[in-house]
Amino acid sequence: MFFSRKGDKRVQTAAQTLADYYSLSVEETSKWCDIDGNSIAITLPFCALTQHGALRDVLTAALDKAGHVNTAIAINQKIVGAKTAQPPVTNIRNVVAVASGKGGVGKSTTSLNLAFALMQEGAKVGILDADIYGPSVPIMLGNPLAHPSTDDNKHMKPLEAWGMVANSIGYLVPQEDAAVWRGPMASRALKQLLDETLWPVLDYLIVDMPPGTGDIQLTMAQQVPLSAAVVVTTPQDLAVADAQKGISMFEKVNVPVVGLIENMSYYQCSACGHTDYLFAQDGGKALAERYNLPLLAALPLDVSIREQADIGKPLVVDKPDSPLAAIYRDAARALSMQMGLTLPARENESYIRGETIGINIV
Ligand SMILES: Nc1ncnc2c1ncn2[C@@H]1O[C@H](COP(=O)(O)OP(=O)(O)OP(=O)(O)O)[C@@H](O)[C@H]1O
Repeated sequence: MFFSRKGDKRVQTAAQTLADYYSLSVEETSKWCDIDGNSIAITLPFCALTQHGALRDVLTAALDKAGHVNTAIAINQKIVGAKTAQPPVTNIRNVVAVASGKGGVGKSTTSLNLAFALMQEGAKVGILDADIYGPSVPIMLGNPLAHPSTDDNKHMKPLEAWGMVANSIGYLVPQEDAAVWRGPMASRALKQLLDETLWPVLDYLIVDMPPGTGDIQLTMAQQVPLSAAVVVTTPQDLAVADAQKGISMFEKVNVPVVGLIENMSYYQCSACGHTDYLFAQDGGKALAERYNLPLLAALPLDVSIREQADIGKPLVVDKPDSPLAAIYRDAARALSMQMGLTLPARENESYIRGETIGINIV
């Protein structure tokens, strides 16, 4: 049992240390701290599992310095669902759209690596591929011939790959069929995939949206209880202009854009180390500054990102210790933090039904 003791000197030291660590106010971080006997209990409102060790060291040093030696520290994280205009989807705390104005900027690759990075940071994550024009998630997950199974002919069990649950239009219909769907059919398909899949309890369901900012994308964004959106762009003027349209589209339907990701930002020659800016420089960064949005990541054009997608095992899964995977995890933590700190939370969790409706992933 925890006793709230905000006046406790150990809590004050912990809150101040967290505030310094994350560049936040003490008012914010003291909400995360509690005390139980001789133990400080910290509950982060975002996922940052890979930082818990470093955070514990910093807290221990600060508490020791303040004379509170041997204070035990428990670090937990609790992701809440953000309020949405539409009712939530059963078992899903946050549906997050990953969108791009322009096609081919690496939206699907980024969606998947970001989803796995969130998972590595301790969140429960699923992926929904809503890209009717080119559903690439099945190939990138290495199970292009799979189909979701059903026990009652009404609900689908999501596929599982590398510990992630997924569903995709690509698992259900041949690509040539879906590609000619008009707006109402496409958005109905997305709604069905969302509502008729037996999702386990998820902190985040990442939705890989179709590229573009037309009626189809607008209707999709309107019909789904999106907590937030992330926009992917390359630095190129053309892509940035389309990304800007994407931001405006989400603004129109009151979905908060919580960050931009600049993909293919630069290319570093593996032989000589020289850096080239094939798609111009800093276009995404400038757009983020213009809209006062966090730039969650600037990812290089790198052959291993493409190769890993092609062999069906995303880079973050296959090479978790690589510097590139670390960039995706930085983006995942920044996204989760931005959502946890800036979006108003839903009042209750009655939509979380747990294992009664399907499988539970750890
Ligand atoms: N950072 C990167 N470095 C190297 N290759 C990349 C990178 N990001 C994506 N790619 C490659 O670029 C191609 C397009 O990527 P992807 O399919 O993710 O783009 P998309 O924006 O989702 O496309 P679409 O508009 O067709 O949905 C793929 O071959 C992918 O492997």
